[in-house]
Amino acid sequence: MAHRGVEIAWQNFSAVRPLSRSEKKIRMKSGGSIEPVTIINNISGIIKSGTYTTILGPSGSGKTTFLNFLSNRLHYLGGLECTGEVFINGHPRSELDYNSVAGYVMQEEVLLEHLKVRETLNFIASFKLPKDKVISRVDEVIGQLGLKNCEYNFIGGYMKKGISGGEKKRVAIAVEMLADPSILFLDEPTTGLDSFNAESLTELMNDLAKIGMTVIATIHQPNSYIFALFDQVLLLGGHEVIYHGKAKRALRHFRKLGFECPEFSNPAEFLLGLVTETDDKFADNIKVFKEASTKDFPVIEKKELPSHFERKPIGFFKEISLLVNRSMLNVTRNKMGIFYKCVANVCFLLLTLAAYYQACDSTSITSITDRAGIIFLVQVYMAFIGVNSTTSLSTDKAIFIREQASKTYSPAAFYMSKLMFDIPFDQIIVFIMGFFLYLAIGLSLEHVHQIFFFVFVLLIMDFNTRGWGNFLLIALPNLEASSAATPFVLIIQLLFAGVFINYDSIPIYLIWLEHLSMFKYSWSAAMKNELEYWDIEKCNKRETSPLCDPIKFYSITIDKWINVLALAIIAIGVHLFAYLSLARIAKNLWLDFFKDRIMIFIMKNML
Ligand SMILES: Nc1ncnc2c1ncn2[C@@H]1O[C@H](COP(=O)(O)OP(=O)(O)OP(=O)(O)O)[C@@H](O)[C@H]1O
Repeated sequence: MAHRGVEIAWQNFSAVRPLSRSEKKIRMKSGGSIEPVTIINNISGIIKSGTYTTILGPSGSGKTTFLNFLSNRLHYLGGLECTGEVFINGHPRSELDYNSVAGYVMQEEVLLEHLKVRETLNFIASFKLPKDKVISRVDEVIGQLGLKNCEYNFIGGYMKKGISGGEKKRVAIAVEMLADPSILFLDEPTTGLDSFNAESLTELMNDLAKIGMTVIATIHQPNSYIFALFDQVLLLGGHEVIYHGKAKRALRHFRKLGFECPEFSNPAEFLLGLVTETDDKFADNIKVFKEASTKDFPVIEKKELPSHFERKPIGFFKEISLLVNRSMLNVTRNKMGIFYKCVANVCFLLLTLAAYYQACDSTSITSITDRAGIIFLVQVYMAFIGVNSTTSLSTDKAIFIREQASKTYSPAAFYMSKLMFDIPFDQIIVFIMGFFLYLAIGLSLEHVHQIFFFVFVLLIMDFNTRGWGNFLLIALPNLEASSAATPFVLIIQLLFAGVFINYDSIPIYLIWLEHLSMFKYSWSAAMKNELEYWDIEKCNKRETSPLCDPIKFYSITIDKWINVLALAIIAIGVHLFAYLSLARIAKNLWLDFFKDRIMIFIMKNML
């Protein structure tokens, strides 16, 4: 493809981390400086097209920060104050749609473990390319990345053995290569790989540079052989660029300054040793290195802007269908996951039957509390199934974030695909379980519609809990945070369902929690349904118990359909919030794109 020859330059890049109030207090107490922490101080430079540049530096020297700045992943620089400009072929970066020119390979590959290598690439290519180009482009990338041997192997992960770590890294690069970027950024691509895979990946990056791409990667502790494969090295130390040039000339440069690399030692370790603060001489040495490194501002020549990848929109419904197909393949192949789900449900079914088989004789007053209890228990169990199923969304969210960087599909299509695939998948289980339990426990069957209503409430419950699960997983930063919040949200709703505390006993200032409790509506609706044909008069003649009027006893006076309506409104509201949280993530990622578009518009039309 044609987009090659991209030169990237940066001017006066600085990154500082302001101190938080508590940090300032601690430092003031210990007599330390309360000035912001400098991570990178005013660096400028240029990387020529068709080169492979490795950013080296000790841990914390700002390699990733610099890479994020160059690759425009500004949301990762959130806690830092950054200044500086980036030029592409001599033009300010804002003049072009940068995401269509550059690809970014994250340190951790986020791929679906039950898809095969070729399928993974096919799906992504199908979002971006016209139908007739998908196969040929995937073939081309598979060839280029040396993935021919494993193209029909599963990606694999915790649940399933799949391709090797090196192959996984190649697939992550292949995913970015599908849009044929002119610049490729890689964050520590060799981390976690054995030396053979790390070396062959470095060779691959050299090959990509040879075909004209500008490849920039941060690397942690390369071995001597890998170092020998480096084309350009940019060494960070003392907040500045200490060396930027041919890797081969690096040792000669430092030798001239009086720092000889000992024989048989790893050059990369020698260079890192020079810029790592270990003794009193460090400050003096760094001063010497800074003076010796070129201070002249690089000449940025204006060249033609690179042509960028034109994504042909495939349409909202096609996006949904591709996303649903992808989820379907990934989920249905997870045989172990499905097996555990089935075992858990069958166990629950059997235990409930053992404890409650035909326990609810619908004519006896003593069964009222049993019925209240079992209906509640079944609904709570279904709620946990719903919330628990959403944990798979945490991987999907990571994939969504990666794919949004290149605007692969719309957030609405993603969320719709989740609703259209995941929910029906669970609802089949809920439907079957609800039906069996109802019959086996012996709940009221005065009229056949009662059983269907009961199951219908369970299905809406499942939709509701899915919404809560999705919302918490998307809105909170990670799985740990959402796993901590989910039980809390469920327990609060359980507490105010009217089962543990009667509605009339809830303090006035907590009434709003009662109105938000999905269990309140689901339980009230199912109880109303259950007691619809309960004869109070007949009971009063037999007994003198307040349970003879269970509706009054449990304060469940609202009509069952109104309860269903309230349940549905909460469900829609929670799903809406979940979607908005997703759109917010995408908007943050797209913000740079729109900002760039506005800048282009202003520059073209007003300046
Ligand atoms: N968004 C951020 N908010 C606050 N501090 C940050 C942020 N990003 C980076 N830093 C800080 O900047 C410094 C440099 O971080 P960076 O990740 O760029 O280093 P690195 O050279 O890539 O390190 P490593 O090799 O260990 O990954 C660190 O002290 C880090 O805590």
